[in-house]
Amino acid sequence: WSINDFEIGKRLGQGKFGRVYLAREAKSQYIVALKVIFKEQLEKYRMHHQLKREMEIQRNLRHPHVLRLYGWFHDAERIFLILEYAHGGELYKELHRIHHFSEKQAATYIASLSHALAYCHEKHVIHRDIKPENLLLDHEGRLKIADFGWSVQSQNKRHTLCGTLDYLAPEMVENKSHDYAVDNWTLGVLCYEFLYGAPPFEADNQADTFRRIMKVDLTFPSTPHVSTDAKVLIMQLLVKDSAKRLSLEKILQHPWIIKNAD
Ligand SMILES: CC(C)CCNC(=O)Cn1cc(-c2ccc3c(-c4nc5ccccc5[nH]4)n[nH]c3c2)cn1
Repeated sequence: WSINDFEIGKRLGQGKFGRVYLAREAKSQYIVALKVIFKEQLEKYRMHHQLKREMEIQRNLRHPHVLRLYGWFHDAERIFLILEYAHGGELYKELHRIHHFSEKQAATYIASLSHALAYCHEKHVIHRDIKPENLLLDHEGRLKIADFGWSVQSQNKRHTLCGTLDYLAPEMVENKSHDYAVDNWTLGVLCYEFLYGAPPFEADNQADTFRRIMKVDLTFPSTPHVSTDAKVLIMQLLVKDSAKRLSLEKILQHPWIIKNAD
């Protein structure tokens, strides 16, 4: 491939290493997201080897809820990643538009994430940074994890996007060694945010968020649209001891998921 094989459309996002554009492969007319990474930026941040490793990992991930990396090419100063285009855009924008998801919608997204994470863990991949900014929707509203490990920030930047602690598990915030169970904690944070419209440990500043995470200072606003089963699942995921968090398999068998997920 070369850049001449593609017609470039609107910009979809941008970040430290480059930008993402809507693009169409000229012969097949196939629509993709084309990510442009500047080599000098990579050198500057010594990210060349990490990018290569990420690309090998990503290329081998094939799952309906993990955004595809179809391939890549480069020229003198840039590396181009040919990524799956998610027609529905950012899940996060949809969440903000309607303030919170229904229990059916939230349970469907949590089930999709659990399936995708179980697949990634089976492939020994944990660093799926699953905060809302990294979640996209396809043309049918199905969830796709796009691991922006490259701090590619979408144009509608979230006020807490850079460096938000909201999604980090206690062991990560304490910078301890962490394992697969961090993703289970994050699922609890996301489930809460899908249902209430804001993450559970949100605070005015990072220090307070840090304190609330470490204390697992969890409160549920009284609202009729969230069932007790949903709160039980969230409480079984937001557990400080990572060994005691509900496993991905158990999430998929949870009464709230069985009842509500499509
Ligand atoms: C190999 C390694 C570096 C990991 C490869 N993964 C990435 O580069 C992660 N990444 C995915 C993207 C990305 C960003 C946006 C989109 C979109 C998309 N569709 C949209 C529809 C409406 C509004 C915005 C949209 N963005 N589709 N696919 C995307 C893919 C940016 N970085």
